[in-house]
Amino acid sequence: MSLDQQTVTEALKQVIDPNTGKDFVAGRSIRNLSVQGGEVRFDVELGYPAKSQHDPIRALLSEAVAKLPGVERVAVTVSSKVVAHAVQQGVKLLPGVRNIIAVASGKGGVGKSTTAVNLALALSAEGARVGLLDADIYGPSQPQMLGIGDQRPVSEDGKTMTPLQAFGLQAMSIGFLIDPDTPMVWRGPMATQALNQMLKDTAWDDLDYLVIDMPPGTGDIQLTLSQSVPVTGAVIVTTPQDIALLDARKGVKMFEKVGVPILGVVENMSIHICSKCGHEEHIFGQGGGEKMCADFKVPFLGALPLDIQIRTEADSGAPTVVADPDGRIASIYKQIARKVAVRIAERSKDMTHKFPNIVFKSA
Ligand SMILES: Nc1ncnc2c1ncn2[C@@H]1O[C@H](COP(=O)(O)OP(=O)(O)OP(=O)(O)O)[C@@H](O)[C@H]1O
Repeated sequence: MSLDQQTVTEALKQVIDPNTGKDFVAGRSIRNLSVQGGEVRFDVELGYPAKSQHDPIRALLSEAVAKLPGVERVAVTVSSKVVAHAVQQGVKLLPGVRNIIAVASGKGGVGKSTTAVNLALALSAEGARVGLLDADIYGPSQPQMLGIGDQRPVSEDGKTMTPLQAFGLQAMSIGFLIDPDTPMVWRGPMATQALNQMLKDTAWDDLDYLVIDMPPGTGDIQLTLSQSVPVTGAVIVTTPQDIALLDARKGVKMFEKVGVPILGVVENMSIHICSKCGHEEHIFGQGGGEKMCADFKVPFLGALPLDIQIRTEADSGAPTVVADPDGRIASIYKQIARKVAVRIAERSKDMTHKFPNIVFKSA
Protein backbone atom coordinates (compact mmCIF):
# COMPACT_ATOMS: atom_id res chain seq x y z
CA MET A 1 0.00 0.00 0.00
CA SER A 2 1.54 3.35 -1.03
CA LEU A 3 1.69 6.22 1.38
CA ASP A 4 -0.85 8.90 0.52
CA GLN A 5 -3.29 11.30 2.22
CA GLN A 6 -6.02 8.68 2.37
CA THR A 7 -3.80 6.13 4.13
CA VAL A 8 -2.76 8.77 6.65
CA THR A 9 -6.37 9.89 7.17
CA GLU A 10 -7.41 6.29 7.80
CA ALA A 11 -4.66 5.98 10.44
CA LEU A 12 -5.76 9.24 12.07
CA LYS A 13 -9.36 7.98 12.22
CA GLN A 14 -8.17 5.27 14.60
CA VAL A 15 -6.98 7.81 17.19
CA ILE A 16 -9.57 8.91 19.75
CA ASP A 17 -9.34 12.36 21.31
CA PRO A 18 -9.39 11.51 25.05
CA ASN A 19 -11.26 14.78 25.74
CA THR A 20 -14.12 14.41 23.28
CA GLY A 21 -14.29 10.63 22.90
CA LYS A 22 -14.38 11.14 19.09
CA ASP A 23 -11.62 10.48 16.59
CA PHE A 24 -9.70 13.51 15.32
CA VAL A 25 -10.99 13.21 11.76
CA ALA A 26 -14.65 13.05 12.86
CA GLY A 27 -13.91 15.96 15.20
CA ARG A 28 -12.70 17.98 12.15
CA SER A 29 -9.50 18.94 13.91
CA ILE A 30 -7.00 17.95 11.20
CA ARG A 31 -5.79 20.74 8.91
CA ASN A 32 -3.22 21.09 6.08
CA LEU A 33 -2.41 17.40 5.74
CA SER A 34 0.43 16.87 3.27
CA VAL A 35 2.37 13.78 2.28
CA GLN A 36 5.62 14.27 0.38
CA GLY A 37 7.73 11.19 -0.11
CA GLY A 38 8.14 9.74 3.39
CA GLU A 39 7.34 13.03 5.12
CA VAL A 40 3.88 13.59 6.64
CA ARG A 41 2.84 17.00 7.94
CA PHE A 42 -0.42 18.19 9.45
CA ASP A 43 -1.84 20.66 11.95
CA VAL A 44 -4.36 19.87 14.66
CA GLU A 45 -6.75 22.63 15.72
CA LEU A 46 -8.77 21.83 18.84
CA GLY A 47 -11.99 23.72 19.50
CA TYR A 48 -11.27 23.92 23.23
CA PRO A 49 -8.33 25.23 25.29
CA ALA A 50 -6.00 22.40 26.28
CA LYS A 51 -2.42 23.61 26.66
CA SER A 52 -1.68 20.72 29.03
CA GLN A 53 -2.90 18.26 26.40
CA HIS A 54 -1.06 19.55 23.34
CA ASP A 55 2.07 17.42 23.87
CA PRO A 56 0.25 14.14 24.65
CA ILE A 57 -2.10 14.66 21.67
CA ARG A 58 0.86 15.39 19.37
CA ALA A 59 2.55 12.20 20.62
CA LEU A 60 -0.61 10.08 20.12
CA LEU A 61 -1.11 11.24 16.54
CA SER A 62 2.58 11.13 15.54
CA GLU A 63 2.85 7.59 16.84
CA ALA A 64 -0.18 6.43 14.86
CA VAL A 65 1.23 7.87 11.62
CA ALA A 66 4.85 6.87 12.24
CA LYS A 67 3.76 3.20 12.27
CA LEU A 68 2.63 3.35 8.64
CA PRO A 69 4.96 1.72 6.10
CA GLY A 70 7.05 4.25 4.21
CA VAL A 71 6.85 7.04 6.82
CA GLU A 72 10.23 8.58 7.57
CA ARG A 73 9.26 11.79 9.34
CA VAL A 74 6.09 13.16 10.96
CA ALA A 75 5.66 16.86 11.74
CA VAL A 76 2.56 17.80 13.76
CA THR A 77 1.54 21.15 15.30
CA VAL A 78 -1.27 21.30 17.85
CA SER A 79 -3.17 24.48 18.71
CA SER A 80 -6.55 25.52 20.12
CA LYS A 81 -9.02 27.99 18.70
CA VAL A 82 -12.19 28.86 20.60
CA VAL A 83 -14.97 30.32 18.46
CA ALA A 84 -18.32 31.89 19.36
CA HIS A 85 -21.24 29.50 19.74
CA ALA A 86 -24.97 29.91 19.53
CA VAL A 87 -26.90 31.66 22.31
CA GLN A 88 -30.62 32.04 22.99
CA GLN A 89 -32.65 33.10 19.95
CA GLY A 90 -33.12 36.83 19.64
CA VAL A 91 -30.28 37.72 22.07
CA LYS A 92 -27.21 39.45 20.62
CA LEU A 93 -23.62 38.41 21.38
CA LEU A 94 -21.56 40.76 23.51
CA PRO A 95 -18.65 42.59 21.83
CA GLY A 96 -15.28 41.18 22.89
CA VAL A 97 -16.82 37.99 24.31
CA ARG A 98 -17.07 34.75 22.33
CA ASN A 99 -18.83 32.53 24.90
CA ILE A 100 -20.59 33.14 28.20
CA ILE A 101 -20.76 30.44 30.86
CA ALA A 102 -23.31 31.11 33.61
CA VAL A 103 -22.44 29.43 36.92
CA ALA A 104 -25.63 29.11 38.94
CA SER A 105 -27.09 27.36 41.95
CA GLY A 106 -30.65 26.90 43.07
CA LYS A 107 -29.65 27.59 46.66
CA GLY A 108 -27.18 29.93 48.40
CA GLY A 109 -23.97 28.83 50.07
CA VAL A 110 -23.32 25.68 48.04
CA GLY A 111 -19.97 26.92 46.73
CA LYS A 112 -21.08 28.51 43.46
CA SER A 113 -18.61 31.44 43.67
CA THR A 114 -15.71 29.16 44.62
CA THR A 115 -16.52 26.90 41.69
CA ALA A 116 -16.91 29.86 39.29
CA VAL A 117 -13.50 31.36 40.13
CA ASN A 118 -11.67 28.03 40.00
CA LEU A 119 -13.40 27.13 36.71
CA ALA A 120 -12.34 30.50 35.23
CA LEU A 121 -8.75 30.00 36.43
CA ALA A 122 -8.66 26.43 35.11
CA LEU A 123 -9.81 27.57 31.64
CA SER A 124 -7.16 30.28 31.74
CA ALA A 125 -4.48 27.76 32.80
CA GLU A 126 -5.33 25.77 29.66
CA GLY A 127 -4.50 28.83 27.56
CA ALA A 128 -7.89 30.52 27.08
CA ARG A 129 -8.58 34.25 27.43
CA VAL A 130 -11.03 34.37 30.32
CA GLY A 131 -13.11 36.96 32.16
CA LEU A 132 -15.05 36.63 35.40
CA LEU A 133 -18.14 38.70 36.11
CA ASP A 134 -19.37 38.59 39.68
CA ALA A 135 -23.12 39.01 39.30
CA ASP A 136 -23.73 37.80 42.84
CA ILE A 137 -25.10 41.16 43.97
CA TYR A 138 -26.21 39.85 47.35
CA GLY A 139 -22.76 38.75 48.40
CA PRO A 140 -20.05 39.69 45.88
CA SER A 141 -17.14 37.52 46.92
CA GLN A 142 -14.92 37.53 43.81
CA PRO A 143 -12.95 40.68 44.76
CA GLN A 144 -11.78 38.93 47.94
CA MET A 145 -11.24 35.53 46.33
CA LEU A 146 -9.09 37.16 43.63
CA GLY A 147 -7.20 39.21 46.23
CA ILE A 148 -8.10 42.55 44.59
CA GLY A 149 -10.81 43.80 46.95
CA ASP A 150 -9.02 47.12 47.48
CA GLN A 151 -8.84 48.02 43.78
CA ARG A 152 -11.31 50.07 41.76
CA PRO A 153 -11.91 49.89 38.01
CA VAL A 154 -11.20 53.00 35.95
CA SER A 155 -12.63 54.30 32.72
CA GLU A 156 -10.21 55.35 30.02
CA ASP A 157 -12.75 56.57 27.49
CA GLY A 158 -15.37 57.92 29.90
CA LYS A 159 -17.86 55.36 28.57
CA THR A 160 -16.68 51.89 29.49
CA MET A 161 -14.91 50.46 32.54
CA THR A 162 -11.63 48.64 32.12
CA PRO A 163 -11.88 45.28 33.92
CA LEU A 164 -9.39 44.62 36.71
CA GLN A 165 -6.73 41.95 36.26
CA ALA A 166 -6.01 39.03 38.59
CA PHE A 167 -4.03 35.86 37.81
CA GLY A 168 -4.52 36.53 34.09
CA LEU A 169 -8.31 36.92 34.39
CA GLN A 170 -10.26 40.05 33.45
CA ALA A 171 -12.57 40.67 36.41
CA MET A 172 -15.56 42.86 37.17
CA SER A 173 -17.76 42.83 40.26
CA ILE A 174 -20.39 44.96 41.87
CA GLY A 175 -18.10 44.61 44.90
CA PHE A 176 -15.58 46.93 43.19
CA LEU A 177 -18.21 49.62 42.82
CA ILE A 178 -19.99 49.66 46.18
CA ASP A 179 -18.76 49.92 49.75
CA PRO A 180 -18.62 46.32 51.04
CA ASP A 181 -19.62 47.49 54.53
CA THR A 182 -22.82 49.11 53.30
CA PRO A 183 -24.85 46.33 51.71
CA MET A 184 -27.23 47.55 49.02
CA VAL A 185 -30.89 46.64 49.00
CA TRP A 186 -31.53 45.46 45.49
CA ARG A 187 -34.98 45.35 44.07
CA GLY A 188 -35.60 43.22 40.99
CA PRO A 189 -35.42 45.76 38.11
CA MET A 190 -32.61 47.71 39.77
CA ALA A 191 -30.50 44.61 40.21
CA THR A 192 -31.07 43.47 36.63
CA GLN A 193 -30.19 46.92 35.31
CA ALA A 194 -27.00 47.09 37.39
CA LEU A 195 -25.90 43.69 36.14
CA ASN A 196 -26.72 44.38 32.52
CA GLN A 197 -24.76 47.59 32.78
CA MET A 198 -21.74 45.87 34.33
CA LEU A 199 -21.88 43.27 31.59
CA LYS A 200 -22.26 45.68 28.70
CA ASP A 201 -20.26 48.68 29.95
CA THR A 202 -17.14 46.69 30.73
CA ALA A 203 -14.49 46.77 28.00
CA TRP A 204 -13.96 42.99 27.84
CA ASP A 205 -10.87 42.38 25.75
CA ASP A 206 -11.11 39.51 23.27
CA LEU A 207 -12.42 36.83 25.64
CA ASP A 208 -12.83 33.17 24.72
CA TYR A 209 -15.01 32.70 27.80
CA LEU A 210 -16.72 35.02 30.23
CA VAL A 211 -17.69 33.13 33.39
CA ILE A 212 -20.63 34.74 35.20
CA ASP A 213 -21.04 34.03 38.90
CA MET A 214 -24.85 34.32 38.99
CA PRO A 215 -26.87 35.42 42.02
CA PRO A 216 -28.06 32.30 43.90
CA GLY A 217 -31.63 31.15 43.47
CA THR A 218 -34.21 30.87 40.72
CA GLY A 219 -36.29 34.00 41.27
CA ASP A 220 -37.19 36.89 38.95
CA ILE A 221 -33.70 38.37 38.83
CA GLN A 222 -32.15 35.07 37.79
CA LEU A 223 -34.88 34.45 35.23
CA THR A 224 -34.51 37.92 33.69
CA LEU A 225 -30.74 37.49 33.56
CA SER A 226 -30.92 34.09 31.95
CA GLN A 227 -33.25 35.55 29.32
CA SER A 228 -31.37 38.75 28.54
CA VAL A 229 -27.71 37.76 28.83
CA PRO A 230 -26.34 35.94 25.74
CA VAL A 231 -25.43 32.69 27.48
CA THR A 232 -23.73 29.81 25.65
CA GLY A 233 -24.49 27.39 28.48
CA ALA A 234 -24.99 27.04 32.22
CA VAL A 235 -23.12 25.10 34.89
CA ILE A 236 -25.21 24.22 37.95
CA VAL A 237 -23.48 23.82 41.30
CA THR A 238 -25.11 21.78 44.04
CA THR A 239 -24.26 19.94 47.23
CA PRO A 240 -25.41 16.31 47.42
CA GLN A 241 -28.19 16.71 49.98
CA ASP A 242 -31.88 16.58 49.08
CA ILE A 243 -32.81 20.19 49.67
CA ALA A 244 -29.94 21.57 47.59
CA LEU A 245 -30.70 19.09 44.83
CA LEU A 246 -34.32 20.09 44.77
CA ASP A 247 -33.26 23.69 44.23
CA ALA A 248 -30.67 22.64 41.64
CA ARG A 249 -33.46 20.89 39.71
CA LYS A 250 -35.34 24.22 39.66
CA GLY A 251 -32.17 25.85 38.27
CA VAL A 252 -31.91 23.29 35.47
CA LYS A 253 -35.57 23.83 34.59
CA MET A 254 -35.21 27.62 34.62
CA PHE A 255 -32.39 27.58 32.06
CA GLU A 256 -34.11 25.00 29.90
CA LYS A 257 -37.25 27.15 29.86
CA VAL A 258 -35.37 30.10 28.37
CA GLY A 259 -33.42 27.97 25.88
CA VAL A 260 -30.03 27.98 27.63
CA PRO A 261 -28.35 24.56 27.42
CA ILE A 262 -27.08 22.97 30.61
CA LEU A 263 -23.37 22.23 30.21
CA GLY A 264 -23.50 20.06 33.31
CA VAL A 265 -23.72 19.78 37.07
CA VAL A 266 -20.87 20.11 39.60
CA GLU A 267 -21.35 18.44 42.97
CA ASN A 268 -19.55 20.43 45.64
CA MET A 269 -18.70 19.36 49.21
CA SER A 270 -19.24 15.83 47.99
CA ILE A 271 -17.11 13.90 50.43
CA HIS A 272 -15.15 14.82 53.52
CA ILE A 273 -11.77 13.24 54.07
CA CYS A 274 -10.57 13.61 57.66
CA SER A 275 -7.22 15.39 57.60
CA LYS A 276 -6.17 13.44 60.73
CA CYS A 277 -7.17 9.84 60.02
CA GLY A 278 -8.10 9.82 56.31
CA HIS A 279 -11.62 8.52 57.07
CA GLU A 280 -14.05 9.32 54.23
CA GLU A 281 -17.50 10.57 55.10
CA HIS A 282 -20.40 11.69 52.87
CA ILE A 283 -21.57 14.49 55.17
CA PHE A 284 -24.22 15.80 52.77
CA GLY A 285 -25.29 12.43 51.33
CA GLN A 286 -24.00 10.42 48.40
CA GLY A 287 -24.64 10.12 44.66
CA GLY A 288 -27.40 12.78 44.54
CA GLY A 289 -25.77 14.87 41.80
CA GLU A 290 -25.22 11.89 39.52
CA LYS A 291 -28.79 10.72 40.01
CA MET A 292 -30.14 14.15 39.21
CA CYS A 293 -28.03 14.26 36.03
CA ALA A 294 -29.34 10.86 34.98
CA ASP A 295 -32.95 12.01 35.59
CA PHE A 296 -32.50 15.20 33.56
CA LYS A 297 -30.13 13.69 30.99
CA VAL A 298 -27.49 16.36 31.63
CA PRO A 299 -23.76 15.66 32.08
CA PHE A 300 -22.24 15.17 35.50
CA LEU A 301 -19.08 17.29 35.35
CA GLY A 302 -17.37 16.17 38.55
CA ALA A 303 -17.34 16.28 42.34
CA LEU A 304 -15.24 18.42 44.69
CA PRO A 305 -14.50 17.24 48.22
CA LEU A 306 -15.38 19.26 51.32
CA ASP A 307 -11.83 20.29 52.01
CA ILE A 308 -10.48 23.04 54.22
CA GLN A 309 -7.82 23.81 51.58
CA ILE A 310 -10.52 25.01 49.16
CA ARG A 311 -11.91 27.43 51.74
CA THR A 312 -8.65 28.81 53.13
CA GLU A 313 -7.11 29.39 49.70
CA ALA A 314 -10.21 31.10 48.31
CA ASP A 315 -10.56 33.23 51.45
CA SER A 316 -6.94 34.32 51.30
CA GLY A 317 -7.19 35.62 47.75
CA ALA A 318 -5.53 32.81 45.78
CA PRO A 319 -8.04 30.07 44.83
CA THR A 320 -6.79 26.48 44.73
CA VAL A 321 -6.20 26.32 40.95
CA VAL A 322 -3.51 29.02 41.32
CA ALA A 323 -2.42 28.30 44.92
CA ASP A 324 -1.75 24.61 44.29
CA PRO A 325 -1.91 24.21 40.49
CA ASP A 326 -0.53 20.67 40.40
CA GLY A 327 -2.51 19.37 43.38
CA ARG A 328 -5.35 16.85 43.42
CA ILE A 329 -8.11 19.45 43.82
CA ALA A 330 -6.80 21.70 41.03
CA SER A 331 -6.76 18.67 38.74
CA ILE A 332 -10.48 18.06 39.46
CA TYR A 333 -11.29 21.70 38.60
CA LYS A 334 -9.19 21.40 35.42
CA GLN A 335 -11.01 18.24 34.39
CA ILE A 336 -14.35 19.97 34.92
CA ALA A 337 -13.14 22.99 32.89
CA ARG A 338 -12.08 20.73 30.01
CA LYS A 339 -15.46 19.00 30.00
CA VAL A 340 -17.23 22.38 29.96
CA ALA A 341 -15.02 23.66 27.10
CA VAL A 342 -15.53 20.47 25.08
CA ARG A 343 -19.31 20.67 25.59
CA ILE A 344 -19.23 24.24 24.30
CA ALA A 345 -17.05 23.28 21.32
CA GLU A 346 -19.57 20.59 20.41
CA ARG A 347 -22.38 23.15 20.24
CA SER A 348 -23.31 24.70 16.94
CA LYS A 349 -21.40 27.80 15.92
CA ASP A 350 -22.78 31.29 16.38
CA MET A 351 -25.99 31.57 14.42
CA THR A 352 -27.24 34.87 15.77
CA HIS A 353 -26.60 36.62 12.47
CA LYS A 354 -28.79 34.17 10.59
CA PHE A 355 -32.36 35.05 9.87
CA PRO A 356 -34.80 32.53 11.36
CA ASN A 357 -36.75 30.31 8.99
CA ILE A 358 -40.28 31.53 8.48
CA VAL A 359 -42.75 28.86 7.51
CA PHE A 360 -46.13 29.87 6.05
CA LYS A 361 -48.87 27.37 6.66
CA SER A 362 -52.25 27.57 5.07
CA ALA A 363 -55.16 27.37 7.46
N1 LIG B 1 -15.52 22.21 48.53
C1 LIG B 1 -15.39 23.06 49.54
N2 LIG B 1 -14.73 22.71 50.67
C2 LIG B 1 -14.61 23.57 51.72
N3 LIG B 1 -15.12 24.81 51.72
C3 LIG B 1 -15.79 25.22 50.63
C4 LIG B 1 -15.95 24.38 49.47
N4 LIG B 1 -16.64 25.08 48.53
C5 LIG B 1 -16.90 26.28 49.06
N5 LIG B 1 -16.40 26.39 50.32
C6 LIG B 1 -16.52 27.52 51.24
O1 LIG B 1 -17.91 27.67 51.53
C7 LIG B 1 -18.25 29.05 51.65
C8 LIG B 1 -19.36 29.37 50.65
O2 LIG B 1 -18.85 29.22 49.34
P1 LIG B 1 -19.26 30.19 48.15
O3 LIG B 1 -19.18 31.61 48.58
O4 LIG B 1 -18.49 29.77 46.97
O5 LIG B 1 -20.76 29.77 47.99
P2 LIG B 1 -21.92 30.42 47.12
O6 LIG B 1 -22.79 29.31 46.72
O7 LIG B 1 -21.34 31.26 46.04
O8 LIG B 1 -22.58 31.34 48.18
P3 LIG B 1 -23.63 32.53 47.96
O9 LIG B 1 -24.89 31.86 47.64
O10 LIG B 1 -23.64 33.21 49.27
O11 LIG B 1 -23.11 33.36 46.86
C9 LIG B 1 -16.96 29.82 51.39
O12 LIG B 1 -16.37 30.15 52.62
C10 LIG B 1 -16.07 28.83 50.63
O13 LIG B 1 -14.69 29.05 50.85
